[in-house]
Amino acid sequence: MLNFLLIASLLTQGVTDSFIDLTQVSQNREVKNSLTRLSPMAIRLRMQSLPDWTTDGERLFYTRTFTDFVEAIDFVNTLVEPAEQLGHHPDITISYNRVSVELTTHDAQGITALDFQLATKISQL
Ligand SMILES: C[C@H](O)[C@H](O)[C@H]1CNC2=NC(N)=NC(=O)C2=N1
Repeated sequence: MLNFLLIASLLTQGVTDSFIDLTQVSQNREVKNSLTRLSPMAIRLRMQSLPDWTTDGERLFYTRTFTDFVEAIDFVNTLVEPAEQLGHHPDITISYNRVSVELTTHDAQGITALDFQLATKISQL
């Protein structure tokens, strides 16, 4: 009886471990997918959900104009939270009351799902 319980617990542990591994694998795959360059077709399709953004195929572009420099800087400060949350950071140009945001995934040398995730969040700010 004791042997049976011992074998049963080892088998259960083995099964549990493999489930944990599978979870890890799918999470790793999710992270990897978010860092995989998107095809031109995928980018074109996704751009339909970002009407206030444009793209040259390598970067996503967004510009917003404010009343003055102070408002422009206030907006730039609101970019910090979504960027830090995603671990993904925009290139930002400030020209008096105009803020230009560019997104690309430097690690993938192109546009990935992460760029679209952050662009969507920025459009909602
Ligand atoms: C280690 C760190 O997560 C990486 O360097 C992140 C940081 N923020 C980033 N931001 C952008 N836009 N592209 C990246 O490849 C990138 N990589």
